[in-house]
Amino acid sequence: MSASHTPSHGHDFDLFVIGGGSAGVRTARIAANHGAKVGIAEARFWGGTCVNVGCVPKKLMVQAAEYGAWAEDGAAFGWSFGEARHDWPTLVRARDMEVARLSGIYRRLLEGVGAEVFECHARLTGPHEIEVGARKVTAERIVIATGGHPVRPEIPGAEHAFISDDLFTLAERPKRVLMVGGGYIGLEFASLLHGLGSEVTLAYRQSLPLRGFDHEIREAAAEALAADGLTILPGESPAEITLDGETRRVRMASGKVVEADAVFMALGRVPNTGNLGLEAAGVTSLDGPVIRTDENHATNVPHIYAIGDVDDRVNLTPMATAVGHALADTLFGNRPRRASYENVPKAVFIAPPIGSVGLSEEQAAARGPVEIFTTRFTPMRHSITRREGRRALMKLVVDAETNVILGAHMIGEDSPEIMQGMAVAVANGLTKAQLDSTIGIHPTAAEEFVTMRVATRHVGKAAKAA
Ligand SMILES: Cc1cc2nc3c(=O)[nH]c(=O)nc-3n(C[C@H](O)[C@H](O)[C@H](O)COP(=O)(O)OP(=O)(O)OC[C@H]3O[C@@H](n4cnc5c(N)ncnc54)[C@H](O)[C@@H]3O)c2cc1C
Ligand SMILES: NC(=O)c1ccc[n+]([C@@H]2O[C@H](COP(=O)([O-])OP(=O)(O)OC[C@H]3O[C@@H](n4cnc5c(N)ncnc54)[C@H](O)[C@@H]3O)[C@@H](O)[C@H]2O)c1
Repeated sequence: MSASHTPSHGHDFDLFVIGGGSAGVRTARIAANHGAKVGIAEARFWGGTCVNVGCVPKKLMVQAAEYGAWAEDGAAFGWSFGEARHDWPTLVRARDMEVARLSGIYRRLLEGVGAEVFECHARLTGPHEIEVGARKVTAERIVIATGGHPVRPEIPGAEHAFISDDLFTLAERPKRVLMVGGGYIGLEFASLLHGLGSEVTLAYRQSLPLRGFDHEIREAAAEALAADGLTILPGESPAEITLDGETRRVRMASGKVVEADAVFMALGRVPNTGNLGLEAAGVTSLDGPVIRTDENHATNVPHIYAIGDVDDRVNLTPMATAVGHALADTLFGNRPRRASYENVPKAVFIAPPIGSVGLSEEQAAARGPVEIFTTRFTPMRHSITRREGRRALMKLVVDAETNVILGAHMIGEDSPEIMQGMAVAVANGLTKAQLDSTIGIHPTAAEEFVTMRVATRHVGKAAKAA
């Protein structure tokens, strides 16, 4: 259904959305579907980070990297191929075509529901007024969904380093790579470039990567990457980068020097709130560059909302789209609801990948007594291939008093696919007994989640606080 009714209060639009990424496009599309007159501005690329320089091109490159190991492993099963060689330009062409296709779909979806699209930077010039290119428009409600951008460290020579966006414009694969950062991007980019044939060193500040994930999973991730052949440098952060011809020499704070053809900084992202006119609109609910909102996603100006990465809560695409959808239903669909930030499943696409939902062992143990069930095994395929670094770890965190499953974690092949199903169980408060009564699918790794019978250990406070 396209927009049909006259916008209220004499404004040009019922809703104006700034930012055409995961959050903004979903909000605009659903609001327009509900009959609102919607305008949306995108300065750079429809579909935003996820489609253009995030989830999508990254996952295609992760998949590209998997073939090398599979081709090598095939020998153990009797396969022989010619000499393995990866052609970077072929991957780049295929990846960019898919990205362009998806980005085009996003734009057409918006036009299809009757939203007016603006391909330019948008800036607030008043509480209801937005400057879009050469035009000024007004809207009854405004949604800020401007996402974020990668951080650059303030160290000498930082300009010689790449940020995550740059991976998607490289004309050739760098031979020696230094990846700095122990978060999602650092690990994923390190693992995929290694899989495509680069010599990769991964440096991170803490003793383990992936802060916030279950400790045992963090340990297993570092072990898996090292076993796969990456050089891991824990406890390191960069202090200076100098150029020596084409070589980047990175001096770490410890004094250690690493040489590489390409250095990537994967040190987190900052919300895009500069040059947005927040002051002119009266938006002051800021914490540095982060826009703070209430439980309805409203800023201190009640008709101006901020959603997606710009509010820095859970910076994942399915969260951004869920929040945008719920907000559009609430404002224009006569269906008030909120997306839940509880039990959001997560994946880290390294080799082997990580899937996780709910509380880590440490978080759960801080709340009360918990039973921990774990299993570690070599997947059937790798009993044959003998490939190092592919052992799986699966783990359940269970409330010792109620038997409710509080968390499920896995590192191992297919874990993101498996974890989507486990997220249904955890998000809906299922018990361990209900998992146990579910019949497994044999032979799979996933069946381990329904066959772990004996607790590995009991941890946590002896009794919950009343
Ligand atoms: C390398 C990488 C890999 C990722 N992988 C995953 C993954 O596997 N799974 C996952 O769930 N998440 C992943 N993410 C995170 C995910 O991409 C973000 O959480 C998601 O894109 C956030 O959506 P958003 O709409 O808030 O912001 P964005 O998608 O960043 O969209 C914001 C848009 O607003 C535009 N904009 C900004 N300011 C203005 C302005 N003033 N006027 C007009 N337009 C403006 C920007 O150009 C941008 O297109 C990844 C991120 C990165 C960087
Ligand atoms: N698979 C996925 O779902 C996926 C993939 C990529 C990105 N993302 C999203 O994008 C966000 C951004 O990713 P990211 O990896 O850039 O951020 P991140 O917050 O996950 O990790 C940043 C890392 O950089 C470290 N760091 C920061 N400053 C440093 C310094 N000066 N020296 C050394 N280390 C430093 C931090 O300790 C942290 O480990 C993620 O938090 C996530 O929400 C998700």
